[in-house]
Amino acid sequence: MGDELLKVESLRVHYPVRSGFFNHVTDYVHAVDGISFTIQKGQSYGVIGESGSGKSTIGQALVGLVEATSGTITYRGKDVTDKRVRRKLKYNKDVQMIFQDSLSSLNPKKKVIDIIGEPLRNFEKLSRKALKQRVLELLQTVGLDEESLYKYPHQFSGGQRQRIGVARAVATKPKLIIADEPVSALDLSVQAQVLNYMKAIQKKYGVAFLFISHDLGVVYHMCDNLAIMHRGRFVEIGTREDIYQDPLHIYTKRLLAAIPQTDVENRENHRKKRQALEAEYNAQKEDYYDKNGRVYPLEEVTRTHFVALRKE
Ligand SMILES: Nc1ncnc2c1ncn2[C@@H]1O[C@H](COP(=O)(O)OP(=O)(O)OP(=O)(O)O)[C@@H](O)[C@H]1O
Repeated sequence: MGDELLKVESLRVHYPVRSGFFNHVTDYVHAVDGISFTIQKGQSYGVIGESGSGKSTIGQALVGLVEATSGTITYRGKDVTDKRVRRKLKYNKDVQMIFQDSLSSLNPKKKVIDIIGEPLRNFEKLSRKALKQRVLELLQTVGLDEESLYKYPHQFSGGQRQRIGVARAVATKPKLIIADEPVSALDLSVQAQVLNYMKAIQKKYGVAFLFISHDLGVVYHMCDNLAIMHRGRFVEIGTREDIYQDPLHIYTKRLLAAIPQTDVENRENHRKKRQALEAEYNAQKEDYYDKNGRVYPLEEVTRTHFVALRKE
């Protein structure tokens, strides 16, 4: 098992689609359709894909917000798809989530001391004084001061609120934080700042991260390993170098080409490159999807790099 923290095998989440007068199940959305990956202790893993590819559903299945249709999620050697096992392992303490929308994920009626203090109260017995001290330390780790303790979420900027979300997620000293589009709602300059705090937290607490994002640019500095998700499946898996230096699947190349360019001189070249990629994608669809429109199974290219392409 080595330093393995969480292992996902052949995970499927199919949502029923109901219709008609009797509201019968008439079909299923294959939101997650047979994916496998492993997160090592203290590692950062990225799942990247466009809207609707199924990435949020993975995060929700990992914390039990949606039920897996099939497959296993193994944490410390135990299958945590079973609620009772999760409880026994204190999985809900060890695995925390950060959401995109901090305004709705932080209780607007509570002060920061109570928002961050809540998970501490649930999992640890601390005196009021010790609790305040712990919340203060956590706030300082994300660059916020003592004055923040007694303010409400709406009294902060979006970036500050997201930092409060990070402090709350790390309060229980989790082993894994699932960050679902944690900076998508923020301005570019603020994104970098929040990501830097996350990196600092990872270093300080040795916590592993699962980053879920639609933007390969955002996760570049954050992830050791990445999975590119499309139509409920992984189309490419690799290390940061594999994915950014040697992308093999056209969908990965398209995501890379979608990273906003700050270099004005290069913009025209970049536009042409994107056009060429779109033409290639449209002309060679059968290289990427089988006759039912499903992504092919992953094949090994190197020990770390896997891609889903039609076999010759
Ligand atoms: N509760 C649900 N019932 C039915 N279908 C759902 C449900 N939740 C998600 N879906 C569908 O499952 C697919 C994957 O959704 P998911 O939210 O996981 O994708 P995503 O990649 O995270 O996209 P986004 O970034 O837009 O949230 C989509 O087609 C979505 O419409």
